Amino acid sequence: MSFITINNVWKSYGDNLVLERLNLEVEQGEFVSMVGASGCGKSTFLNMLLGREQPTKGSIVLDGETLKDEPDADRGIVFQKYSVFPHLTVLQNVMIADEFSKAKVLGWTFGSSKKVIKEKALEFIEAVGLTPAVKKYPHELSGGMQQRLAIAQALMKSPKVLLLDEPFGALDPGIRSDMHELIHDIWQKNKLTIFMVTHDIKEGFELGSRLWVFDKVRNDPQAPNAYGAQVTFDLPLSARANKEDLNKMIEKVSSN
Ligand SMILES: Nc1ncnc2c1ncn2[C@@H]1O[C@H](COP(=O)(O)OP(=O)(O)OP(=O)(O)O)[C@@H](O)[C@H]1O
Repeated sequence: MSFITINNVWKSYGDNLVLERLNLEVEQGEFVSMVGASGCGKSTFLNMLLGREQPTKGSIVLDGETLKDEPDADRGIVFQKYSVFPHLTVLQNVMIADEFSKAKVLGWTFGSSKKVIKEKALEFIEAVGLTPAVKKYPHELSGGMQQRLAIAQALMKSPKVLLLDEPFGALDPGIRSDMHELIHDIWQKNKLTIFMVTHDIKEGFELGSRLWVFDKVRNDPQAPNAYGAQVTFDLPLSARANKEDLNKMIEKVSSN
C-alpha cells in the first residue's frame, strides 16, 4: 500500500463542484508540485490533506489510516502569508511551535524538557540559516527570513508530510532561489513527503520529484460549476531537471 492513497475523491461546496475523481498514490519521500489555473481547487486539495476540509466523496488514507477530520502534527503547513507571532523572538516562535511547548515557553514547565525543546529549536533555526537572528522579532526580519522562520516552525512538529501553499509567492526572485535550495536540502535531509502549490510552473519543475497539473477536463459554459478539476498531468521529474529538459517540459504543459 502507498504512503498516501487518494481514493476517488470529490469535493464540492454547495453546487460548486471543485474537484472530481481524484485517484492518486504517493510514496514516502516524494515531492509533489501542484500547478493549475486560479480557482481550480489546489488549495482545497491541500486543505483536505491537512484535515481542515473533508472530501464530499471518497477518502484520503495516510500511512494506513483514513485522515481524521482535523489537522494534527502529522502534517505541517507553510502558507504564502507568514504565520509567525509578532511579539515573540525567532527562538520563542520556533519553540512555541512544538505541540506541547506552549506552556513550557510561557514558564509553567522548567528544566530538562524545556532544554530539549530549546536545543531542537536551535537546530532547526540553524537549518534554515537564522542563527544570527535568534533574538530578533519578526518585524526586524526580511520577508525571506520570516518565511524561513515559518518553515522552522513547521519542521519543529516533525511532520510526516509538509504542505506548502505558495510558500515563496511573496518573495523577490533572488531570495526565492535561496529558498529553493533550502527547501530542497530540508526535503532530502529529513526524507519528508512534500506537497507544494505554486503559480510558478518553472518553480514546480525545478523543485518537485513529481508534477501534478490540475485542470477541468469537462467544461460547460452554461454551468461553470457543474464539473470539477482533475489531475490531468502527472509527470515524474528527475532529481533536478536540467534547463533544456525543463524548457521542453514547460512547453509541453503550456501547450495543453
Ligand atoms: N470554504 C469555502 N467555501 C466555499 N467555497 C470555497 C471554499 N474554499 C474554496 N472555495 C471555492 O473552491 C474553488 C477552488 O478554490 P481554491 O482556493 O482551492 O483554488 P486554487 O486553485 O487554490 O486557487 P488559487 O490558485 O487562486 O489560489 C473556488 O471556486 C473557491 O471559491
